[in-house]
Amino acid sequence: MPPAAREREKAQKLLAQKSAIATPKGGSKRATPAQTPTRIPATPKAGTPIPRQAPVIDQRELDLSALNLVSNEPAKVDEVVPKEAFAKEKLLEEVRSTLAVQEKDKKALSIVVIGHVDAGKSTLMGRLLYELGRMDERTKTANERNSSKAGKSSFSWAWGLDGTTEERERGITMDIAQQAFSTPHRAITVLDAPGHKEFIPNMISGAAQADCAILVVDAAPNEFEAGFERGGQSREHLILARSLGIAQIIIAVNKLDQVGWDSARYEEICGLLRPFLVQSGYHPSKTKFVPVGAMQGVNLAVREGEDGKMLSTWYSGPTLVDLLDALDAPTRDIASPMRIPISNIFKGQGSGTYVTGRLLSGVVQVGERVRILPGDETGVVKVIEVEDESVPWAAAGTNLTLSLVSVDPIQLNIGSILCPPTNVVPLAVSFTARIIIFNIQVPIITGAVVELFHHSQDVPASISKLIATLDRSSGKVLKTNPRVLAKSTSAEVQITLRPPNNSTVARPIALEPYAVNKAMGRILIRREGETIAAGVVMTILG
Ligand SMILES: Nc1nc2c(ncn2[C@@H]2O[C@H](COP(=O)(O)OP(=O)(O)OP(=O)(O)O)[C@@H](O)[C@H]2O)c(=O)[nH]1
Repeated sequence: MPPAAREREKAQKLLAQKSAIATPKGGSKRATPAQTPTRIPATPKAGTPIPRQAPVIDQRELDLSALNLVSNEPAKVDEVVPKEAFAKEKLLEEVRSTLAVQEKDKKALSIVVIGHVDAGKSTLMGRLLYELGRMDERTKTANERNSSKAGKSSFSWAWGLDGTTEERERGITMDIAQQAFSTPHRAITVLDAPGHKEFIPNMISGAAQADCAILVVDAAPNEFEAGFERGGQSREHLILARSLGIAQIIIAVNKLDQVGWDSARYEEICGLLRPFLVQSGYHPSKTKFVPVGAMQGVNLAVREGEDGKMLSTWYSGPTLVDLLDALDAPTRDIASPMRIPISNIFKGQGSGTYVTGRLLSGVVQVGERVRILPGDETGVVKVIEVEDESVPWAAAGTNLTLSLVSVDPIQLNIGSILCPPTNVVPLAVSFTARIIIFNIQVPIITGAVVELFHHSQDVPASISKLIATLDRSSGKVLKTNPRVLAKSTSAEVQITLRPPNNSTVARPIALEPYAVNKAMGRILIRREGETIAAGVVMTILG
């Protein structure tokens, strides 16, 4: 019998022994807006003792608030070389004052566009780029001409985002495409995620780099339902995005032209999604719905033309751009040490190797030496590019491209973490985590074979120990050493990395406890192509 089938059989047997499972009491706690964002003290000047304080947990993050993460453990702040600390302090002053001016005018944020395959995500983004003046007439005409030549004229807007030959031939997004545009009060980086189930790891990588999400759903008969049923990507993407910390979401109900701009269909879709969104941890005040027609550009920036008129007979609310313009900007954690998970690597035209990623915390500047983890290698930042412009420094929350020199490119891998050599991220092959188990059909038992996702990295792992089941409301231990974890349980577990196929030794990955750095402490667990749990890192065991 194959190991997965054996594991499934064993789990089901154990589950049948009902006494082994402590069922959590009470429903999950709903999100409440946080008043106090986590703040780790700024790096002080040399000689000043570093104040230590317990991290404050952002209760907006409902998915994880159910894990009851408030901890009295002090945040770990590594010692820094005094000279460097001084330079950093000066830089931080400059960063703060520059950001204060920039953000007065336009606040910056990143959005990931998610949803079931063919919902119209790339079309929506391509058309939006055009409406907002970020795609010129020449590019538009070229995309129309070339997509028509290839017999794919309905994808002409999507070609603005789907740039590779394979993506264009197959008519699907495979990797994350990044673009930028501005609304009157927001400077937005947009990450177009693939909708196909096969490319979920890329979708996870995109969502881990974003502050907010747009879920695009297809209003055509049966199409919305296909994305929303069990195994549908609208459903899975919503859960994944929330588990990765995304709390604000816009639901773009697309292709309403296919149903003659029927208000009843729009209301039906909103009505089906609302309870699921709440159940998945999205606060209703952070969830907005908007009817759109991506292909015709209806209700993106304006509501004009015949289709616009039909929509206006029953809808007078905001356009998509109005909603984007009102999104809350994230808090930038610039005072914590620099952390950049690498999401892509390429050879550019200039010298050096180019890496892309999101600066999760801290500040990075040109000329700075960075450590690449795992491994012993360092490199020097030669160029920082943000939205195709070269900048001297970038602050937390920025999606950037770095050119690294003085580094052997072989040492750079997707999923590696860049950090300061003086403040490195711990490496782990084993750690404890608090997790929430999704609506799984096969329960989890000790030794369960899984895939662990951390930013752009996925590695083989196992749930090596079931430490305790937890009450989802209070976080209190319900049962220690449970024999099985059933669906919707909250639990503390030990996760141990397994050796990859071609090796006998597990390779460590760089991650941090959630209490030290939230963005570095989130994990997702998948099994046989299904996401089975999400959680946060508690303790690195080694
Ligand atoms: N009728 C109609 N068709 C649309 C609309 N928006 C998109 N489409 C069509 O839907 C198909 C899929 O569009 P894409 O933009 O590639 O969908 P996607 O969600 O990006 O696809 P993946 O990234 O591969 O999941 C294309 O044929 C589009 O022309 C719309 O508003 N109305």
